[in-house]
Amino acid sequence: MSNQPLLNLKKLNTAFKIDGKFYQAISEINLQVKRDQILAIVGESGCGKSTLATTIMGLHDPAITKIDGQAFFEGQDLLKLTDEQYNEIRGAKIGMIFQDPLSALNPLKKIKDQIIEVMDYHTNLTKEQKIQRTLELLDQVGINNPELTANQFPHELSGGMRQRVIIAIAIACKPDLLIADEPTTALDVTIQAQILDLIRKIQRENHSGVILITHDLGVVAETADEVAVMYAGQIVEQGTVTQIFENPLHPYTRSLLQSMPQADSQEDELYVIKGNVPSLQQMPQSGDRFAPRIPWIPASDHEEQPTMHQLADGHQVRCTCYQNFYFPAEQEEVRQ
Ligand SMILES: Nc1ncnc2c1ncn2[C@@H]1O[C@H](COP(=O)(O)OP(=O)(O)OP(=O)(O)O)[C@@H](O)[C@H]1O
Repeated sequence: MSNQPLLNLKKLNTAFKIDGKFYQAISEINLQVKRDQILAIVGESGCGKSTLATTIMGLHDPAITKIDGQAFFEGQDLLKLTDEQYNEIRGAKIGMIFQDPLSALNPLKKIKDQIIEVMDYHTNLTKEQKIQRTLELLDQVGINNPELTANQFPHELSGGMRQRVIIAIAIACKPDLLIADEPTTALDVTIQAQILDLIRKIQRENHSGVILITHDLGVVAETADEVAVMYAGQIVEQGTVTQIFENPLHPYTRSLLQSMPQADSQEDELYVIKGNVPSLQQMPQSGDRFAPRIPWIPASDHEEQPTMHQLADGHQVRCTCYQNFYFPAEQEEVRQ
């Protein structure tokens, strides 16, 4: 098997047209996803995670979106594909699991018809083969009675069951790359763990690469191999799970970790990152984009135009501001 990355993003930018002007939602994204690897993309709401996913999936309207850079998938630049070529790849070689299983399913169609639809488009299987594969898929995603579920409508299923169906649709054609956008956000905690186990199991069985988008560092720690931390449209830090959790560098990563509840901690106060992710129109044009949320760090500690720095072990961090970063002793930003 080639050790070429499955997906290789180079200086990928996506900008949206707002009031007649384009504003960048993701900037200069360089990322690689390999087979047999789960890459987590983590960051607060509004950091650009979904925009990155939908850019890879080719789901943007060119009239209001400007995309540039390169996005090589199995050596082919996705940004150069025609709509027809994209349709061949989407659903077959790249599968997507959406956040909200209810809105991703058609309420008027039986589950089996929604799974078969993908196979109609991408395979030459006979009707019997497609029904057989549908039952196998429902079994593979852990549905106890595939025959029953196949003939049900989405509203007859629980949230966890619906998400399993979404996963069955996403993997129906054994995609090489699976993009899961907040796949467990709408589910309760025990079901979340089952769905993450399922994604991991499928990734191993199919030797696929997975991009797992989440705002939840607990999910990252449990599931991912590699982590890219996004803030305000940029990757601010990237490394293995061990590097990110044991040696977080960028102030944003450290703040995210600091705000995460610790099972073994005696403290009942959680750190809160003050302020908000800037809107696209209010994006800082120079300095570290996270600087306004750590005002106690002097401006001179930030690079004027922050760049990614690669450390000896491959761990990458944007801006040198991490070298002098500390949390103030007297935390105003705490809550009970
Ligand atoms: N079609 C669009 N037109 C204009 N702005 C958009 C569009 N889609 C997203 N944005 C903006 O781009 C930025 C990134 O949004 P995006 O949804 O990618 O973030 P996210 O990290 O995935 O957040 P969430 O988890 O809430 O989806 C936000 O400021 C958002 O308002």
